[in-house]
Amino acid sequence: MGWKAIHRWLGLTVGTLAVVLGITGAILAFDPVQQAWQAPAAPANLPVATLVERVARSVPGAEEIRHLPSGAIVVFGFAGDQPQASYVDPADGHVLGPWQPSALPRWVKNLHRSLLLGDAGRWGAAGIALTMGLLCVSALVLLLRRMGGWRRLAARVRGTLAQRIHVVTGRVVLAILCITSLTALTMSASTLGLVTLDTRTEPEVFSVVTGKPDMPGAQLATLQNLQVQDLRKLSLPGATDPEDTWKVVTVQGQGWIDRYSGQMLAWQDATFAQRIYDLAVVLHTGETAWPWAVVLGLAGASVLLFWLSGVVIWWQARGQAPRITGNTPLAQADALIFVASEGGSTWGFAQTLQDALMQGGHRVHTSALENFQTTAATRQVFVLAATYGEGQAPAHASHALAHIAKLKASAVPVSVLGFGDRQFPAFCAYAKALDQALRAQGWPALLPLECIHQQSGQQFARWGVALAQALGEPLVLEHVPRVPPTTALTLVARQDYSGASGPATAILRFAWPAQGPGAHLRGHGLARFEAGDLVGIVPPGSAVPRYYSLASGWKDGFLEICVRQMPGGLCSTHLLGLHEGDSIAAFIRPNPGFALPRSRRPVLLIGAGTGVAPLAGFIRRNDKRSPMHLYFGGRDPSRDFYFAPEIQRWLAEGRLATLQTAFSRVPGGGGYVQDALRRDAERVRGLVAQGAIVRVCGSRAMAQGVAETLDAVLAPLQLSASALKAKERYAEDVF
Ligand SMILES: Cc1cc2nc3c(=O)[nH]c(=O)nc-3n(C[C@H](O)[C@H](O)[C@H](O)COP(=O)(O)O)c2cc1C
Repeated sequence: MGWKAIHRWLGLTVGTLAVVLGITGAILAFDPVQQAWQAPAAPANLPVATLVERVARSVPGAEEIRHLPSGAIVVFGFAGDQPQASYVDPADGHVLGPWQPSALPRWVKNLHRSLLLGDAGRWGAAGIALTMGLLCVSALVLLLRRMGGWRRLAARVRGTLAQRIHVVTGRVVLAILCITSLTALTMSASTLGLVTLDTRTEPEVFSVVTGKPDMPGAQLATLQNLQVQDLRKLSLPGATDPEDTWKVVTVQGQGWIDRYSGQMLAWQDATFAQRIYDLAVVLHTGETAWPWAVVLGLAGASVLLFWLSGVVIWWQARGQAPRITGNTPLAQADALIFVASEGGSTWGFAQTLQDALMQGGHRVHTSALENFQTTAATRQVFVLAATYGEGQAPAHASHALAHIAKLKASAVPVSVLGFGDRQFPAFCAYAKALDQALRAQGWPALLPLECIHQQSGQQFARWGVALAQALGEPLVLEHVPRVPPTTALTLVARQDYSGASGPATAILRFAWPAQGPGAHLRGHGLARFEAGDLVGIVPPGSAVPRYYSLASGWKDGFLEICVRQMPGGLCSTHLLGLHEGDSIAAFIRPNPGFALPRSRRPVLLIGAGTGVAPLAGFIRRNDKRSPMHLYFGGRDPSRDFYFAPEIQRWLAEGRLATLQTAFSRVPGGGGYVQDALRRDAERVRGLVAQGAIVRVCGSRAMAQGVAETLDAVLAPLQLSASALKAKERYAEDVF
């Protein structure tokens, strides 16, 4: 079982009970805070002898002085025959008021320590603490794997909202939760009798009655040399027993003092186990320092957040879990498909490939990549691999590469198909590493490595055509991704831009759908989105969604896209044919790699044609007036200067700092957007030198041209588009 499975199943099962311990722990953390407010702490270097003298003056019947972990002093004694416990001000000994043990109900403590189940519950709580420890260790392994190592631990977190919450909270509180579970285990070991803190019996000592009067506490050398910060408890000799002694308990141990001579009669050092236990208590409860108790309380409460986000992540992954149908047993299969997937979508592609091969008469076996092997019956092997982290393998396949590198190659061809996203600097790096390793081992390939961007069905179909040719068989790969639930969106406004003949492009604005309260939390309705995220639209007559970059965020109160008529395009024809009041079926797909980080750094926005849409969305939401500079490329300002009136307004409002345009089809229009960048080379260099973040949106050819231009412009700074990408300062949204 891998770390991910351990983490998932422990989290989903025992994690539920860990939530109870986390929340009760958070409640118990109030105690030290409340105690700190109740009474002042004693000055650290006050001699205990002085404290005894002050207490003796103000509390005549005092029997015991306790130095609480919070630092406060409490004196126990009798007034007449009434037991009393009072806070005492160590500065002058005056009584501050009665001592209250804890305002929290006892059952909260019992629930935390034993789940209200007595001794059996204590074992249960210890088991939960152990599970929490395992969850922390597995979380650390997964976190490092996901982020791509220690050095990238602080890097921006990508993924769904639940994934981001889980990872970001984990980065903040993981160490504290580790400490909490370790200290809980230490304390449990003592409570359950697995470790005995002190096996020694107390010595039988007594004061030697000589007829002399009691020596006052203020004159006892031991108490003069002992500071309050080290004191735990001081028991005064009883008035009715002449042989009674002083008993002092300190951080270092405990001692007994003759009441008449002031001599130390016996001393026992605290055992090593006792010291470890004391440290564990302090770290687990925060009782000596209320700010630490606050930190512990917040960490305890975060367990609920972990559990909730973890359940959502599991639920989302469950929906995409591999469910391969029609698998032939490995030994009989002539075609093998091995899959490496984190989110599950690659398994869907594997199923499509399996179905198509089966239709062609093949016996196919599909399995996870870590099971890579061939048999006597194998004729073809296909590896479908997604990339995660900084070019790493999906978690379940983390050892697959090493495993493959050790296998002896056979003559069976192995073809690799990578799945990735060009937003990431290490595009399909894992598939590339697999391909390299296979070739180095001497495995032949039926097809060269192909990398699929953003799960593109079209690209997969093209690979299918090449595969059919190579196999010499008719084979069609028509992949229909599982479409998430859609929401109906109603068109409220459209702005048309004429092409050479008829409307060719339009900015379409849809109303934010009416959704009941809590719909977002329940995962119903339209997910919240930011400009630059994608809206998936399923046109009538098709099950395959098309994706458009969003020109607005949910906070704008509407959903806006810019659509260009594609020749024969089913979805663009559908969208451009809409009238106000018509509806579409849509869902949101986050595009976190393209989102702008919260920062005051300059932003260089480069867009061509409808690619300006997400950039317009960024500018619209620039309430903080970060310096944003837009380079816009079009053909003809009278036809395709999308968002022109808004852009002018944003310039006037200061949301957009500067605008440079380039129109390629009009004389003196400035050429392409790359030409505008080249003309402004010095300024662009200056902005990048100031730390500018770059976002590019448009066609693949345009993005390629921009990257090449920027490589030349930035060369004097020893920078390039790919270097900026690696630093997460440069992202593209290409179509
Ligand atoms: C957190 C995260 C990290 C990713 N890292 C990379 C990466 O480094 N390189 C890459 O090409 N794609 C990366 N991707 C994109 C995925 O590889 C791509 O979406 C793939 O199709 C997902 O397949 P799966 O659903 O089977 O896991 C990443 C995606 C996520 C959510």
